[in-house]
Amino acid sequence: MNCVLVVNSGSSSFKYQLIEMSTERRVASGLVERIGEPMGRAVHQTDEGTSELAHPIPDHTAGFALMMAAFAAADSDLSEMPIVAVGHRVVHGGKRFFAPTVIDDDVAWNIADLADLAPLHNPANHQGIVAARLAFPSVPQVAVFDTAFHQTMPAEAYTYAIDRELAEKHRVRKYGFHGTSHKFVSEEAARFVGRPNAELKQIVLHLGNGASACAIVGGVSQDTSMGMTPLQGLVMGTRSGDVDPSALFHLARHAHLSIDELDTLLNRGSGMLGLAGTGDMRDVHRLADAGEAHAVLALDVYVRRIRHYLGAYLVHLGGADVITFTAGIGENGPEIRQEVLAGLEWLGIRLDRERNALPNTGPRRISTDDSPIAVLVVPTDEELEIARQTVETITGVAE
Ligand SMILES: Nc1ncnc2c1ncn2[C@@H]1O[C@H](COP(=O)(O)OP(=O)(O)O)[C@@H](O)[C@H]1O
Ligand SMILES: CC(=O)OP(=O)(O)O
Ligand SMILES: [Mg+2]
Repeated sequence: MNCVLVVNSGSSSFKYQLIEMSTERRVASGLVERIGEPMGRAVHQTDEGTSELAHPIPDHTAGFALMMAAFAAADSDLSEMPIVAVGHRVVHGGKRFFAPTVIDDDVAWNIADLADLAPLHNPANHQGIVAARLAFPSVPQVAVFDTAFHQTMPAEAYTYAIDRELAEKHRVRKYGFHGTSHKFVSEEAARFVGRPNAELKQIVLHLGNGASACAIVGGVSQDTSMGMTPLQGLVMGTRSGDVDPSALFHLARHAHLSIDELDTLLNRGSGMLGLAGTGDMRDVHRLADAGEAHAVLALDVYVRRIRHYLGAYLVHLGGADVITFTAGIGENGPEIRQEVLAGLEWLGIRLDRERNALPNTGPRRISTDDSPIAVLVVPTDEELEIARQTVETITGVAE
């Protein structure tokens, strides 16, 4: 039995999976959430059952310790498990990292140094790395970057129209994120429609807490809606997505907000939270169903932005073979999917409402059989993709 432990430190959560690689079986998985809030929650799942704990969790180091404690309490001490590697999700790889990388002190330091470019994510990723290196000092650790899949974008997609030299000096360009998910989901989608990925034009809509759209040709990312940081593009749980940058100058001048306050406003206090008062899409739907006008508008803004990128990518790609919804909202939100695709029959998109309403049990088609563009729902599995890339990386290094 060869296991990989995958650590996915999110902005306010910490997810992990222990995966047996010959069968890709999930031996254990867990979620530590509401990190930094007065009361957090840790859930640990194995075939034998589920344990749950309510506990204050100040940071991701504490989250990691709760994971270790959960394994120990389930009588499966991690230090005695055949763990061949630990795979870490790292959101920003900057200019330096464009492929999965074995972590040494220098790599760890560089990941921490990219905090400015992914303030909600890289500091958390770094804490997870430090904790895992301390807990498993003799096990190789691999960083798998959200940005890696988008390295193939053409220059006209990743270049911002600002002063060239300044942009170059300060690494200002589009990097793109959720790459591990876009890669996994587009490969699954190709398998599902039974055609070689190499001949497909695909659009993936990853709609989770963070959200991004990606245009993919032949398995290769051509464009994506997130930018230099995971703030650009779609409306998200707490992030604004696209805003006229001049709005920030205006707020700085007239509301006297500092750079840090503006950063917090757009990353943590905007999106659905800013518009509807909650960043959780289930609560937004509840408020809208109860007739709360702010929530209704928030949903309209959310859907309109997705349609904006969908339209753009259909033009960039000259049509599409497959459009796939994924992540928490993409997988579980039939209303959002229906509104995103409403009235697009003229483009060759025919939604089957009954299929769309079915629960999320695995990859499935939600368009009619005669729809020229196949529309799918494919559950993402960033952890499995990270585990696969981790094994490929350490195998490559060992050779
Ligand atoms: N049944 C559902 N209907 C609509 N949204 C849902 C449903 N279940 C989960 N979500 C939403 O999915 C989002 C979280 O997505 P997820 O991919 O788990 O996020 P992340 O991994 O980025 O933290 C939340 O906004 C949550 O409300
Ligand atoms: C990059 C990003 O936004 O990640 P998440 O959706 O996990 O917040
Ligand atoms: Mg996510």
